[in-house]
Amino acid sequence: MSRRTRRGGGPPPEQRRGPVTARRGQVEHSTTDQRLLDTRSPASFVHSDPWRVLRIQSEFVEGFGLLADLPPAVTVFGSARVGRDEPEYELGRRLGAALADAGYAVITGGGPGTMEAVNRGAQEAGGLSVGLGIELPFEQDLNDWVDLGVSFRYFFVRKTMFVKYAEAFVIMPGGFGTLDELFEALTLLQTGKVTRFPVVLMGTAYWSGLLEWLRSTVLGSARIKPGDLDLVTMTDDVDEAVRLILEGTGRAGPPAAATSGDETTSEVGGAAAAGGAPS
Ligand SMILES: C/C(=C\CNc1ncnc2c1ncn2[C@@H]1O[C@H](COP(=O)(O)O)[C@@H](O)[C@H]1O)CO
Repeated sequence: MSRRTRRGGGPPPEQRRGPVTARRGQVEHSTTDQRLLDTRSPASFVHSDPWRVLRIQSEFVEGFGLLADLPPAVTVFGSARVGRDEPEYELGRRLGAALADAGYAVITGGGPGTMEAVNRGAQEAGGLSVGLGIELPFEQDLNDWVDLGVSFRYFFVRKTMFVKYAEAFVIMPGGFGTLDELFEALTLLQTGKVTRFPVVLMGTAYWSGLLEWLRSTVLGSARIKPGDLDLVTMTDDVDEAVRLILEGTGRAGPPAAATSGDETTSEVGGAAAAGGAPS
């Protein structure tokens, strides 16, 4: 406490607040805690961008905190609209089980349809079943087969988690959401933002047309380069999908022989990129 003496009186009233010294009229007569706890300010600040930045940060903190200890994982994307009685649901369930059997945790969007099928297959096979949900304008819970789940407000935070905590993607048939996730994965690979990250398309009948259009129109117009089509591999077979991931992430030796003659597998311009997990 400073004790400067004033002409004609004692020292001025003085207050230390951390590194701040306040005197005379600058002295505050309530504590920081009192100002926090004793008052209500207008709530509008929670709808401001600076406050949103804090909420976005907290989503990253929650996500990193929850997922940092995951074992090797594969993210599977696919339609929210597949019914439990559809063959695609069964395919998703078998895929989830096969990935779990191979030792992978399985990450999905935690919603219904294919996401549920894949979580269900992984959970039933004794694997770690993870769901990264998203807040939507309508009510929706994580599906019942998610054993470790977190729900996000922001799509872009959730998308970071899908990539950061997986070492491969499998893309099942789907709509706009699935296509967005597929093309984000391809863009990250194409631009070198992630490296050595297998992307496997399940369902040759569903995806062939898109790949053909990419080859004829997009590559044909030189809007991508030929090697870009090597970033993705297509199959109908869950065991093949798992093998491609194990090989592509360096967890299995290379195949003994080329896969020519396998009607269910089409390597689009080459193999899934070889390597390991993204940093
Ligand atoms: C439309 C319905 C439910 C929506 N619920 C979703 N929950 C979680 N994740 C979702 C949801 N919808 C889309 N996604 C994400 O996109 C992909 C599926 O989108 P698509 O357009 O159905 O292909 C999926 O991988 C999620 O990450 C019906 O009840």
